[in-house]
Amino acid sequence: MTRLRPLAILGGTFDPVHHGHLRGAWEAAEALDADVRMVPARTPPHRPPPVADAAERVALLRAALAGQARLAIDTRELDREGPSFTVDTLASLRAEIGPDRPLVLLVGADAFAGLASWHQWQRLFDLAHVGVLTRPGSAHAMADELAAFVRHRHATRVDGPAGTVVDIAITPLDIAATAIRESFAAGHEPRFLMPSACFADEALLAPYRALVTPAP
Ligand SMILES: Nc1ncnc2c1ncn2[C@@H]1O[C@H](COP(=O)(O)OP(=O)(O)OP(=O)(O)O)[C@@H](O)[C@H]1O
Ligand SMILES: O=C(O)c1ccc[n+]([C@@H]2O[C@H](COP(=O)([O-])O)[C@@H](O)[C@H]2O)c1
Repeated sequence: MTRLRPLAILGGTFDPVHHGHLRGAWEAAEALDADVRMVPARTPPHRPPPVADAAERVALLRAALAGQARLAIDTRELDREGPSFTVDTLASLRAEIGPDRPLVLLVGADAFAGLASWHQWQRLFDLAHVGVLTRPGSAHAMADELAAFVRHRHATRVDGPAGTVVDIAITPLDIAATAIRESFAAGHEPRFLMPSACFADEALLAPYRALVTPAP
């Protein structure tokens, strides 16, 4: 039987995109032998509004992804009103790719730990596998409900269309968008935490440059 190539997505606020996102997505593509799409959230459900608006975050993402073909960008969440619930994104992707192709939701270990607070979270597993990217930092404790739910779902590789949890060990990069925004706010230059292409056009960085508070 022909192997169906998995489709994996990494959703995020990407405020701004950084090498932790990009390297994670890249290594997942290699580990799963998958096509990977980065899916920027228009209105991320569980956090305050981003510093940059969706168009600005997408422009940075496009600059970051230029010159390579393995990681694509999928803007379907930008067309939806209301909170960007992942279950809606997976349902729309599933409708597009059909019932058989493996679909993988990539999440960092921190995001995975909070999965039981997501909208219709159990349905995520009907629609996709979950690929958990290792992320440095504090231990990420799962709610009991989530731990019980995934106990018998662990797998070492993606098999079938949906339903398992696969750990994907990636190069640990202790990079977070919060720290990058703080760096801009302090008037510093967070170069080499983000792709150089993001620094090639000052207009792309305008929302973050504006974070600097003028001296009194
Ligand atoms: N350095 C990293 N290593 C592994 N996964 C990461 C890393 N940074 C982000 N991720 C994962 O990428 C997804 C999108 O993350 P997000 O856009 O919120 O970035 P972030 O750096 O966590 O942002 P913020 O600091 O603003 O919360 C999440 O699943 C998150 O866990
Ligand atoms: O669907 C949900 O309820 C849900 C709750 C929290 C986060 N998410 C998604 O998880 C991804 C990472 O979120 P964030 O806030 O860490 O950037 C992003 O694609 C969000 O839309 C989704």
